[in-house]
This record gives sequence, C-alpha cells and structure tokens, in this order.
Amino acid sequence: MRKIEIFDTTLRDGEQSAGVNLHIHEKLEIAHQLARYGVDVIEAGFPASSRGDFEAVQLIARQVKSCTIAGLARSTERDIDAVRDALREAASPRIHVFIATSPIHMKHKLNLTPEETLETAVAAVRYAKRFCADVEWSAEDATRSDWDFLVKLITRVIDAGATVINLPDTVGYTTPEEYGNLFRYVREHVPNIDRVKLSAHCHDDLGMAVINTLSAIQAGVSQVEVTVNGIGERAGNTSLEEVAVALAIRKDYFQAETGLHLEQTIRTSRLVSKLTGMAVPPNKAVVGANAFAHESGIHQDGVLKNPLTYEIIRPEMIGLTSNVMAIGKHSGRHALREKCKELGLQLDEQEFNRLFRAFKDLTGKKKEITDDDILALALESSSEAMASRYELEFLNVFYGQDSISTTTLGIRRPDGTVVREAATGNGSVEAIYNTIERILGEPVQLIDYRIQSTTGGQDALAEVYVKVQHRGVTSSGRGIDNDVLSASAKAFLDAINRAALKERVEDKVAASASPTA
Ligand SMILES: CC(=O)SCCNC(=O)CCNC(=O)[C@H](O)C(C)(C)COP(=O)(O)OP(=O)(O)OC[C@H]1O[C@@H](n2cnc3c(N)ncnc32)[C@H](O)[C@@H]1OP(=O)(O)O
Ligand SMILES: CC(C)C(=O)C(=O)O
Repeated sequence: MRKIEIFDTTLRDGEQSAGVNLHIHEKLEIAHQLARYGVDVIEAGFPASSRGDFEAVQLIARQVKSCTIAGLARSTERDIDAVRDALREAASPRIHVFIATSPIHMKHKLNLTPEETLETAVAAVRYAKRFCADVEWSAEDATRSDWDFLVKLITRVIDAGATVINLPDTVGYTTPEEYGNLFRYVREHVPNIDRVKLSAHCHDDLGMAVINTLSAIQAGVSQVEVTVNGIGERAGNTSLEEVAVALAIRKDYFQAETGLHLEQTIRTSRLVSKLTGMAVPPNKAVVGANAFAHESGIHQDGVLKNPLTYEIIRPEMIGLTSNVMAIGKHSGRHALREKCKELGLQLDEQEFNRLFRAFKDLTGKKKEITDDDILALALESSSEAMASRYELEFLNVFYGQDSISTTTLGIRRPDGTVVREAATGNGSVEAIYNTIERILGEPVQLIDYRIQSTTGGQDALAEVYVKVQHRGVTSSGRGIDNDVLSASAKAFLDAINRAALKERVEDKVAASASPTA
C-alpha cells in the first residue's frame, strides 16, 4: 500500500476564499485540529503577505510540533526571508517557493521570458536551501505550461536543492487523464526525478479537483495539496475529506492510503466551517448534512435491513454516531415505525395506520417533518381520541376588517352523519366556536385558549390548546394543523369529545355505584 502524504493548505490557499479572514487564534485552533486529524504538512500561511500572516505562521510553528509546517513565498529573497523567520521554531520547517511557468503568466503577469523565469526559480530554490533542508517548488499554472519547459525547470530546481515538486492546476483547467499524463511525462523525462516527492494541487473551477487529484495519485504522486471542505480561491481547492475517504473506501482500487485519523473528519469540517463562516452545502460528499441522510422509503427500508444496501461509508468512520433517517414525503412504513420506536410511541396496528395516513397528509402540507410533528400526530391518532368523536368535516371562514366574521362549518357526528351550520362572531375563532355550539344545540363555555407553533419556520404547525366546560364537565383539547383556524376548530371539538368521554365514564361509575332495584 503506497502512503499518500496530506499537505493541508486550508490556512493558506483555503483562506484565499473570498470573504474569509481568520484571526490568528482561529488559525491556531484549526492547526491543532489538523494535527489531531493527522495531516503530514500544514501550510500555515504566506508570511510576507502581512504581519498577521507572519505571526500566525510563527505561532503555529511554535506550538504544533507533530506536522511539518510550511510557509509560502514568491521567488524573491524578501519573501523567503519572511518564511525562514516565521518558521524558526518549527520542529520540521518547509519553505515553499513558487513561480508561474505558463506563457500567459510569464508574459502578462511576471513580465519575464522563459529563460528569466528559469533563472529566477533556480535562484529562489538555491536561496531557500541555505536556510532549510526541505524546500518545495511549485510551477504555478503548470497545467497550461509547456511540458518540455517544465521538464527543464524541474531538472534544474532539483539540482538546486528542491525536495518536493508540485505541479498545480492553478485555474482548474486540466482533466483527469491529462493531469495524470503530465506527471507520467515528468517522471519519464526528468533525469533526477527520483530525488524528490511529486505533489498535486488542484482547483475546482470545472468541478474536477478531486478526480484530478486522484488521477495524479494513480500517476505516482505521493503528496496531495488539499483543503478542509474544499475551500479556496474561486471555486475552491481539492477537498481533503473527499480524497481521504475515497482512498479509504476504494483501497482496493487506488492501492494507497493516508495516515489520517478519519474519525476526526466531521469535527475538522465543522470547525473550519464555523471559523471561516463558509457553510458546507447539505449535499456535499462526506461532510454535507445529507451525506448520511436517507429520505425515500425504499432506501430507508434497505438501510434498516442492512446499511450496506445504500451506505458505502459507515458514518462512524468519519466521526458521526449514526446515519439519519429523514422522515418526509418519500418515507414509508418501515421508517415511520422505526421513528415511533425511537420516540417511545407504542401504537397498535390501527393506530399506526392512522398515524401513517395523517403523516402522509402532513407531508403534502409541510416540507420538514420533525419529531414533534410525529408526536403530535400520534396523539391525535390514538384510539382513545378516536372513540366516538365529532370530527371537523369542512371549514370556511369569511373575515374582513370592517365586517362581521362568518363561519360555515360541517361536523361529522359519531354516527357518521354530517351536520352543516353557519354563525357569526366578533372574530374568526369566536365565529367558529359559535357555529359548533349551534350544531351541538347546547352551550360550550370556553375557559382558556392558547396557541403556539410546534416547530419553527414558515410552514410550522399551529398547535391550539383550549379548556371548555360542556354539560358541567371541564376538559381540555388540542388541535394541530398548519392553519391556525382549523387547529382552533379541532381543539374545540377535541375538548368536547373528551368532555363527552369523561361524562360517559362518570355516568358508568355512578351507575355501578347506585343500588339496583
Ligand atoms: C496561485 C496562488 O495562490 S499564489 C498565492 C496567492 N496569495 C497571495 O497573493 C497572498 C496575499 N497577497 C498579498 O497580500 C499581496 O499580493 C502581496 C503582499 C503578496 C504582494 O503585494 P504587492 O507587493 O502589493 O504586489 P501585488 O500583489 O499587487 O502584485 C504581485 C507582484 O508579485 C509578482 N509575483 C507574482 N508571483 C511571483 C512569484 N512567484 N515570484 C516573484 N514575483 C511574483 C507579480 O509579478 C507582481 O509584481 P510587480 O509588482 O512587479 O508587478
Ligand atoms: C502557489 C501554488 C501552490 C498555488 O496555490 C496554485 O498554483 O494554485
């Protein structure tokens, strides 16, 4: 099994993400976590770019001793001096120097001829080597550079003392096959290539950073430059966790492994997301919130029977405690039954079927179904509540600012007949309650009315509690709906149903207590 070294550049290239600016202590916290994760090299910053970056690299070099600490420098003595000074206390320092090698960069950005670029690169490596044994050299925009020119450059910088040669796909332009072939070409044509490690560094402009990096591994590179959550300049860099987990899961295919403690993956991802303020998209491979969430009934059934049916990565591998059964529109009975078990709900078959129907209805009205929603629906569907109920059949409310609220409402009686009535009130809720009273033909006194939303968000369910007195019996009721007025009507009817139930029980008790003739 080949060992692939992880060169993490979250603190340098990752911090180049637009809008990200890490405080020195945040950088240190990330560096400690990267060390815990087991990366081989931390590129801690670009010391010449600012006082803050210099101090961050210096602090990390002072405190993090289990990894190589690298600092980036342009091919100038001033930049190299800054890296040297920042890394003075590092246990294992690396100076990383770069220069662009593509025609467009040399001509338009550096204003150098290829020959001048070559001489600058060699001089920079030679200078860096005076202070540090470990010198990485990068050919910026290598994938748009002339391959024979690269061969010439690489040969010379190795002679000047480079220990690692990095060929970045700076603008995310290459393809997997092309990038692999570039490394094969360099390995075949650079005579002293055996003296160095080869490194890949990719950007995600065309969404191919990870696959290009994996292709480079197949072509023989032994170091990959990556960032946590794939953050970085423009569309970002190669995502560390995607490469690491791909190598672990497809060990059989890549025949390569990292020294990472993969169970630190989620913790590292969340820390970087929190400190950079860059949210991880829910569908992001490995670390996205949905990466281990199963929604559809057929998948949930499969995973409940054997997780391997739909899960190629075990959640524990990356530090999660379990997968997620997202209960929603596409869920089936197996998943709902499992959820009930998890919530401690004991339902008989009839109650469960009622709950399942109510749950499916709710998914038509509400995007996210929470545990509270299920608990509320289960209460509504219980046998006790279902016994001899008055049920709301339909409800129409007319409300206008300067007019009297009017309700037309239908109730299904326990014998199955539907009674319709209309009434007015000072407000919509009063109009509803007056209509129900009229249908019952007897007064119901409202003692208390409370409303709350069971869940957050715009599509939250309304939960109404009422206390009523009906035929001398006080009882409370509860109604849940995504409409406040329907929930109010349901709560009122629920309280009346419970009052009737109580009355019957009390009658029974009284009857059994009275002497028979
Ligand atoms: C592909 C990459 O990710 S490369 C790393 C990118 N990272 C950064 O740029 C870090 C943040 N940068 C900064 O803070 C600033 O750009 C600094 C401090 C580094 C430099 O700032 P300034 O001196 O004002 O220069 P500015 O950024 O405007 O221009 C870059 C200069 O560096 C030169 N340059 C670029 N790359 C190199 C190189 N590898 N070697 C030598 N010179 C280089 C450019 O040609 C330009 O030179 P010029 O001023 O003679 O035209
Ligand atoms: C400086 C190099 C390593 C780089 O970040 C790139 O080319 O993308």
